[in-house]
This record gives sequence, C-alpha cells and structure tokens, in this order.
Amino acid sequence: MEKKYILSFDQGTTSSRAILFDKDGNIVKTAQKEFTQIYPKAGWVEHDPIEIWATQSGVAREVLEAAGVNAGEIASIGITNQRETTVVWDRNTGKPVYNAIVWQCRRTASICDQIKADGMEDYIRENTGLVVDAYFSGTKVKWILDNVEGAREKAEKGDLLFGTIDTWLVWNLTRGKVHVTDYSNASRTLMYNIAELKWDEKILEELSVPASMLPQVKPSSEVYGKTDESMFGVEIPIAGIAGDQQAALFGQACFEDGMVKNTYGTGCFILMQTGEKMVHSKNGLLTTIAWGIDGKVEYALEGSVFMGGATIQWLRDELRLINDAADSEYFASKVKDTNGVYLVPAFAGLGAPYWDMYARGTIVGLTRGANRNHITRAALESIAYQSKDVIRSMEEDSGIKLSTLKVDGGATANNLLMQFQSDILGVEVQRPMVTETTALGAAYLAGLAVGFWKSKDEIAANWAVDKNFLPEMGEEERTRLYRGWEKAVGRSKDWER
Ligand SMILES: Nc1ncnc2c1ncn2[C@@H]1O[C@H](COP(=O)(O)OP(=O)(O)O)[C@@H](O)[C@H]1O
Ligand SMILES: O=P(O)(O)OC[C@H](O)CO
Repeated sequence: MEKKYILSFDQGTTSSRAILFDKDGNIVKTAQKEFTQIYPKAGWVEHDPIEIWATQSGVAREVLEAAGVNAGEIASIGITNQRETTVVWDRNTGKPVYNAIVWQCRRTASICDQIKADGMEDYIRENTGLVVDAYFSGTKVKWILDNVEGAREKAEKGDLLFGTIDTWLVWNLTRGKVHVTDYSNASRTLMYNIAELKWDEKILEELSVPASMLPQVKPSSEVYGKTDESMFGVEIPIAGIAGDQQAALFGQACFEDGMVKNTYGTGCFILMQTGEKMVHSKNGLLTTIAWGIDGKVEYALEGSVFMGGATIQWLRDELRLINDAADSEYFASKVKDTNGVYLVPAFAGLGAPYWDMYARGTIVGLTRGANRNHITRAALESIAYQSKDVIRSMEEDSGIKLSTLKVDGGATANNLLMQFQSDILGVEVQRPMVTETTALGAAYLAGLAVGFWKSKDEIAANWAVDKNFLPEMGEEERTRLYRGWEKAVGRSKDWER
C-alpha cells in the first residue's frame, strides 16, 4: 500500500493528540483528548500513566478512522511529549508502581536542597546543562524509589524501569519489547551527561538510581521498533522521538546555528539552536540537546517565560476584563499605547534572566487616565518584554545576534502581540502556516528515518509563512519603552521576602 502519511503523537501536559501529516507537512486530521490532572497536595502534580496511554492510543485510532485512512498508508510514527514527567514501571507486568510525577511537581524541592548541600550543583550544571531543580526527572525517580513501598528493592533487582513519556509510549506500543528514549528527552532528566553522551554515573550515585532502570538513549530519528500488530492491525515503524520544545524547533526548520523559535502557550518556551557547540549560559538559561540526527548531536539554549498566555487567562478569569483570550487584541487595539502602564506578571516569581522566586506581580505607571484597555495592552506587551529578556540573554551567551524570530503556539493568533514583539525586538517575527510545529517536528523526524522525506533541506522547503511582522518602531522609542519595562521589573523584584 502506498505510504502517504506520517502519524504524530503529541503527548502534552493537559491532552494527548494524534495528528496525521501529508508529504507537504500539512495537517490532514487531528484528534485530541484531555486527561485528568491529579493534585494530591499543594504543589504536587501527577498523571495516571495508564490514562496517558489510553488517551494517546485512543486518539491515534480515532484520527485514522476520522480521516478514513488505512493503517497501511502510514509510513511511520513520530512521538513528541511533555518533557521531564517521570514514569516508573515493573518490567515484568508493565504496571506503573506510582503515578507519573509531572514536570510541574515541586515535591522534590528538599531533595534538590540536599544535592546542593552535597556540593553537586556545579558538577550537574556543567555536565547536564541544567540547574538543580525539582522540574527535572532525576529527583522524581529518587522520590519514587524512596517512597513507594518495595520499589527500591525491586529496582535494585533490575525489575523496575524508568522512562519519560516518550519511553512509556514506545514500551506500550511495542508491548514491552523496546525501552528507549532519544537524546533530547534524556537531556532533561538531570542524569544524562550531555557532553559525553552517556548516563552520568556520579549523578546516578548521588540520586541512588540503579543504571539498570534507564532506557537506551538513541538518535531522535531512527526506527526504534514497530507497533505491535494488535494496535493497528499492521506493524508501523516508530521512527522519531523528541521532547516537545525541541520538536517545535525542528518543526520550525531551525536548522542553522543561531535560529530561534518561541512557542507562546501558557508559558513561552524559547530555544536557540547552537549547532554542535554546547553553550553554557551566564544568565541562568539551560543548555540542552536539540536532537541527535545524521550521526551527530546538536545543542540548544533554552529559556522560558512562566506567565505567557497565562497572563491573558488571568485577565479573563480573575480581573474579568475580557471574556475570551482573543478579545485581548480587540480591546488592546482601542488604545494606541499603554499610556505608561506596565504589568509585570511575576505571579510565580521571575525566571531567566532574573531568577527571583520572591518577585510578585505588579502594575505600575497608573495615572487618572489609565483604563482597562491600557491594562489589557500592558498584559499583552508583558509577554513580548519577557521574551525579549530571555532572547537578550541568549544573544549575550551565544554571541549570536538574533536575525528573525519564528513563532508558534496559541497566543501567536494575536497580531497585536506579534507586531509588538517585532517592534520591541527590532527583528522580523515569522508566523508559519502550520503552527502545530511540535507535532510537525516529530513527524519530520519520523519521516526522515524511513525516507518519507529525504533531507532537512526538503523539510525546510515545506516551511511556509502565514504572516511576517516587521519592526515599525524607531530605535529611540524601543529603548525608551524597554527601559520602562526594566524599571517596572525592578519594582516587582524581591517583594515577598
Ligand atoms: N488571541 C489570543 N491572544 C492572546 N493570548 C491568547 C490568544 N489565544 C490564546 N491565547 C493564550 O494562549 C494560551 C493557549 O495556547 P496553547 O498553545 O494552546 O497553550 P498550551 O499548549 O500551553 O495549553 C492560553 O494561555 C491563552 O490565554
Ligand atoms: O506539554 P507542554 O506543551 O506544556 O510542555 C511541557 C514542557 O515540555 C515542559 O518542559
């Protein structure tokens, strides 16, 4: 049967999605299902791995049916996933020993304090590219082994396996035959040495995690195995894996050093491709593996903005200034500027480059003439200012000046935000036709491995622009506004201490 499509699995934090792509990189059909968020205690976040598998395999079958596509027409499957989220299961029964501990979960903060007290911080930063934080998988695995009855004994006997969500999905798709991950996911675990490309023994020892639990780390584009026949009636090669932010970088065809993408969702994830060069940040950005492909590994610098689209949700749900996120553009357009108002959405502290967990949200510059539209506009602009903060750090760390910014994610629908982003950066902002770049990136990785696409050049040629935003603001105005932002950030800092 002619192979006409690639099936992409996009297993995100709140929903599982399956998207069918054709050879031009266009979406043929999408199926999506949300799943349960489990909050056992304040600051704890879990998912049920069985529900993740059920929703993901469910939408995969659903999308084929809805598109009227035969499984035999699928050339391969690509997987992209919420990163860092940790599953530990029994290799004999395939049953998880505990819920998945989600990347957002803060329960291992005290384990992180202990690692720092043990003097491991610099070593970890240098060898994993990450900071010691509860965000990453390593301390989550340790927590499960330390807290689930019998888990440590089983792990030491070699009966337990660890995986991020990609690994868990491949294990289930192959009915327990394949235990792998890719470089990009491994680089988010806190246990992987990104310079030497191997699990780091010293860190494993610090965390007391047996090496026998760990998946084999493979390139991001390769046939890892085939789906069990019971899944789709035929065996389909599983041929691409990447963490979601790296997959988006690939889907945006950021193949040259210095290319940057920003995904504007709840938060904003900004990644700069740095090629074979591993750039260590002086500004608290993360160094991570973008992907491993064509026999080499390429790196990226990553910075995130905690409150991106979430700031607009706050306007909607708490201030009730708008009914719908899209209304923000309409109201912000009613005024020509913010009238001197700045909103710093440091609701959960400030990330890179400030790293101030005691900062809190603030609105400054209010005068008698300030109205709700000014505040809405200031909220939108804050997303662009925070992105600029991260991008400036990237430029400083890498010595590469940004030439264009490729954007994706829900909030890129907002033209006013995109224009302001271009204005405040002084660079062109490019919004592609396909903004599902995460799933597209995984599809491309899977397609390359089976010859569905021949080269990265062919993929780059598929990238098509929907709209380019060019800077219209003068340099003087840009500097004046950004100075105001920095001053506003100063007012929000160190508030809670
Ligand atoms: N037109 C818009 N203007 C501003 N923000 C928007 C707009 N549309 C969606 N958003 C914001 O984008 C986010 C949703 O984008 P999405 O990519 O689906 O995020 P996630 O993957 O994090 O759930 C929400 O936080 C929402 O407030
Ligand atoms: O599922 P998302 O899109 O919220 O992404 C989660 C990130 O991978 C966390 O690092």
